[in-house]
Amino acid sequence: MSAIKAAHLYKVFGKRPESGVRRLRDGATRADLQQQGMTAAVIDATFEVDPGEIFVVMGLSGSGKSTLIRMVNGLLPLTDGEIYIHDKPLSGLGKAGLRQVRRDNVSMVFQHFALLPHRTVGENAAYALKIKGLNRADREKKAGEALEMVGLGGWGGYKPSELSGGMQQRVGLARALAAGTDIMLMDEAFSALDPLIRRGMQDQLIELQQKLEKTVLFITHDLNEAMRLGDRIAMMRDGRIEQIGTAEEILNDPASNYVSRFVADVDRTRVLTAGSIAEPPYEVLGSEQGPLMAQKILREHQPSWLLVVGRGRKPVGMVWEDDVARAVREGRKDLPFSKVHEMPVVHRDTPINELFEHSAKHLAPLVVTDDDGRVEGVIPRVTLLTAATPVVEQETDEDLEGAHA
Ligand SMILES: Nc1ncnc2c1ncn2[C@@H]1O[C@H](COP(=O)(O)OP(=O)(O)OP(=O)(O)O)[C@@H](O)[C@H]1O
Repeated sequence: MSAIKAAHLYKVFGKRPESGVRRLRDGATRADLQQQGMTAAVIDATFEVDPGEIFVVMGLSGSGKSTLIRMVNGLLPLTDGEIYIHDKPLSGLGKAGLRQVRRDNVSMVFQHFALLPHRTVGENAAYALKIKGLNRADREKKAGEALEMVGLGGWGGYKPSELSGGMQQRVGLARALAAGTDIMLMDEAFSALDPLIRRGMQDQLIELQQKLEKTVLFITHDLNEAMRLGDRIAMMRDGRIEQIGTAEEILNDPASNYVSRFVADVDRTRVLTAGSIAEPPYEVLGSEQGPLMAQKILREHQPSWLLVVGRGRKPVGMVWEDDVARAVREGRKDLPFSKVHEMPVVHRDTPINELFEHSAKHLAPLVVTDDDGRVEGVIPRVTLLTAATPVVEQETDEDLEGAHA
């Protein structure tokens, strides 16, 4: 089940929006509609957001992001298509039904905080709970907990104007958290903040999301923010979604020239992860396999070292060609484990720029592991990595087994 699903969404502003949709379906462009006095704000947008995912909609000014998010929370009627919240269509809900969805399922964080200036921080955080009809004690308790979560415990009695911009946006976030909805829509929520504070807010959102497992639909025009926050990113251009994918997919395999030009300036070392540049470990030796097998693999593939894996493909370390040759010469049956050298192990999600530290410390190849600590690949020489390192297809389990045999 998806948390949010949009199917072939259209929003056309103007006199005869339905005819606008028909014309778009027949191949008309945004400019064609413009000539007839209509604006095609969103054109045939389809996407699904999984529960617990941060899904970022990224696009330049006028690309249709705000229109899209306002349709998702039912503030703006669709011209065509459908939106589902937890698989229930929004169309036909009526005003009361939509209000209920906003109360129970979807809360919103705005760019300019939208706080009530004459109410205290605590009252602002509790705002949605009042609408829900909670009594004062429960409201204060929940709002207090939410303020605590965003690092504003103790600020409940102040007025918003007494807080900095960053703190005010934390109040906005606390208000959405206090509402207790599982979906949060965030419209350019950090765009008005200074870069440093903005980064802190991004970190806090990632941390909160991991803890609370909220579904977040986040809108931004800042590609670096999109890449930092998004589990997946939808790239919008002129009302259409050009590509949906992870930051790595968009960087490595842009769907169009537009996307490719757009991502050209991104600092890849911050976005690409160990998993995306790891090479499949052909030269794998099971820790139970002896020197003769090691020699066979070395002869076939001609590497200068072998990765040794133990049970469940957990990394054990590495042996150099010389270690193997010596063991064979000495007629050993087992690989002497004193000769297995330590290898730095990194999780597949480690950003590339952090790998340089590892390699500088160890001067050894890196082993990249998955969530279960199993070997997924190796990065032979990190010091030679460049931002443009191509992606290597990962091997399947069968391939790895094959390498063992
Ligand atoms: N109520 C409206 N009536 C007519 N046109 C509209 C309306 N709202 C938005 N538009 C137009 O729809 C297009 C998409 O606007 P939208 O605000 O969704 O884009 P955006 O990507 O959110 O841009 P920004 O980042 O500047 O807010 C624009 O051309 C805009 O002028």
